[in-house]
Amino acid sequence: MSAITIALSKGRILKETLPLFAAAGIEPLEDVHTSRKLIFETTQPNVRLIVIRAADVPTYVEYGVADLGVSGKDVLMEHGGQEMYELVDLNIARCRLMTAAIKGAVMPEGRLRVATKFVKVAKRYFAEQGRQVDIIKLYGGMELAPIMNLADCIVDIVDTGNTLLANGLEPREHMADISTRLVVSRAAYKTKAEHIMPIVKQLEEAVSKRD
Ligand SMILES: Nc1ncnc2c1ncn2[C@@H]1O[C@H](COP(=O)(O)OP(=O)(O)OP(=O)(O)O)[C@@H](O)[C@H]1O
Ligand SMILES: O=P(O)(O)OC[C@H]1O[C@H](OP(=O)(O)OP(=O)(O)O)[C@H](O)[C@@H]1O
Repeated sequence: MSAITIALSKGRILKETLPLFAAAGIEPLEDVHTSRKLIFETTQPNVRLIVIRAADVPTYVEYGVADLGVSGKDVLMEHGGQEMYELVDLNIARCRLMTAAIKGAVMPEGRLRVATKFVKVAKRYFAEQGRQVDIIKLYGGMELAPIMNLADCIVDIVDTGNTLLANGLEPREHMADISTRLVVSRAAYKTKAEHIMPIVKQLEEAVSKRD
């Protein structure tokens, strides 16, 4: 029986997470990229990995089902988890959360139509500024919304800016710097500290060696 369960985000983050975990002495015993499995034993007999959708990681950690999790700051901000702590900035999948609009477009005086998958973050951001908005929930390809006049602007991840440029949009307001974080469930932090802290330390060392 594994003592520690770590939830990893599939996709973009996973590719950068695995080398970091390998440097910290934790390697899955099977190829995570080709396997259809969701649970992986590792080279540390007391550590197992679960590999799930990025947006689901905070849920597993919050409920204490996973002791540790690897999650984008954007996902954590949107989830708003109470039952977990951020321990380490893994400094991978770095990007920015921004508003963007069609190049040169003037925003309306009244209510702003904002398309995003970051509904809670966007609501909070515009409320803090006292701006009236209608949030339109999308699941991807946010850049299309202003082009099709579904929205006046979007809230989305920007890295190189190529996706915005390719669609005739421009970045406007910088909302947050994003990177991937190691989070721990409150329950595990209390009851499994002696198992967790060595892993946290190994990961911290792997991050500082790589940076
Ligand atoms: N262009 C980017 N450059 C750098 N980091 C990014 C970029 N896009 C997203 N990220 C970061 O990587 C995380 C995961 O992104 P990814 O595209 O793999 O998943 P997703 O599309 O949000 O999730 P899913 O595929 O499960 O719907 C994001 O939450 C964000 O923190
Ligand atoms: O500034 P850039 O370097 O162009 O990166 C930004 C793009 O990356 C992300 O999308 P992703 O590629 O993850 O696709 P998705 O829409 O399926 O999430 C994000 O939603 C932007 O569209």
